[in-house]
Amino acid sequence: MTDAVAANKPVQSVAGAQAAKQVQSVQANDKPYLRISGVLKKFGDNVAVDHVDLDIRQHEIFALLGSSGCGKSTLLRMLAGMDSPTSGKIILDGEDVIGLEPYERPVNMMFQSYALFPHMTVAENIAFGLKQDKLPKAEISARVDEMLDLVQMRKYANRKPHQLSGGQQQRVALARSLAKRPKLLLLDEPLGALDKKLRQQTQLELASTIEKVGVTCIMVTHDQEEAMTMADRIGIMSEGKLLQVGTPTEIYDYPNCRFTAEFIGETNMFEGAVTVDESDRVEITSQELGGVVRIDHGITGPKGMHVWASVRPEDVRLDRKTVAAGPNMAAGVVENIAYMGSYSVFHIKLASGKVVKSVVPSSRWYDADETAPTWGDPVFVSWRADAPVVLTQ
Ligand SMILES: Nc1ncnc2c1ncn2[C@@H]1O[C@H](COP(=O)(O)OP(=O)(O)OP(=O)(O)O)[C@@H](O)[C@H]1O
Repeated sequence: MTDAVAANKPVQSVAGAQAAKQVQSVQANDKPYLRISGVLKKFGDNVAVDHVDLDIRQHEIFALLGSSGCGKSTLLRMLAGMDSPTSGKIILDGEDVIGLEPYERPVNMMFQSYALFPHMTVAENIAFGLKQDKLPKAEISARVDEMLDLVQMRKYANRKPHQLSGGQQQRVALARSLAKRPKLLLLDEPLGALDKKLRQQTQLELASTIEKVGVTCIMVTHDQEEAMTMADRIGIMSEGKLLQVGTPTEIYDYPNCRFTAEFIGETNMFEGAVTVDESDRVEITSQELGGVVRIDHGITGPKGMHVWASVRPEDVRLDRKTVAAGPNMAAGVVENIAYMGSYSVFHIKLASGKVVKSVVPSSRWYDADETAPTWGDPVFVSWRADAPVVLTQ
């Protein structure tokens, strides 16, 4: 793993590195298309959305990701005008939309249930909003045709929703949401009604359709794979707060807190205290590891600081032979192995009782002069000094 943060700023404080990793706003020269500032939503005493600031670029696909109840749907509903913020501002393309009714906003929302009208054909469903807006007949017909082509549903134009597969219904719902040419498309768990296999196939198709139209899009999902596959940037929410915003790579490689590190993918977290703070390295002594985590990518933290080092399982190397004693290594015993075909997840129990996960490609043992370890075998785990990310919260 290369450390872009370190490459840009050779030495910085742990807290400073976190700030750099927190790409909360668009670049200075990139005018935000949607600006959400200080948005708070309370239901009685319950804070559902807690002072969220977020800038979205035009044409961007942005995913709000978080576990159930974190406030992502409430934020989406406020953008759609279905809920009003307790305080804060929402500016879309220069216009303050707070106070506008949902139908007055240049915003369209597609729900997980798709909410297609069962008694209407595909074409009638797509035309519905255009008819309500009293567009001329020729214009409606042209837009319906355009949308049918966009989602490749022309030959199903006269079918009713119950005569369509789940994936086809999703495409009609998307076509209906796009027909009015909204400035902002909101997707609430867009693929939640599809089974896992179809979901995976549809993710790229949906993202490419949205990109083709060029509509700015915010989607809500609790499925991290969906967010990583479809979105240009992701916002991680927890308990109403937006914890981190960044590209999928930034979020995965440089989480800014334990919640994000553990929420996105899997990680090994070693709690400890900073014991060495030199210009070229920081060392964290961790009882859980039974040793020292060394980080050599230009981060500095004051001695004694209580921190966590996050090491992704794919960065943890597994060896049967003795590894030279030093930082970033520990001896343990194989407690469990999950064989996944092309790779295996090894669970290694250290002397402290801490279990470390190591993802090992099956090819790892092909050429090696050591065979794959099995349950109960003594092994060594180790990682490079550029692998750990230091977290202060
Ligand atoms: N109309 C409401 N009245 C009172 N509390 C509400 C209302 N809507 C949402 N909440 C509360 O606000 C918090 C955030 O809910 P929200 O639906 O935004 O979460 P979410 O992240 O979308 O969850 P899920 O993934 O389960 O839909 C929750 O604690 C929820 O109970």
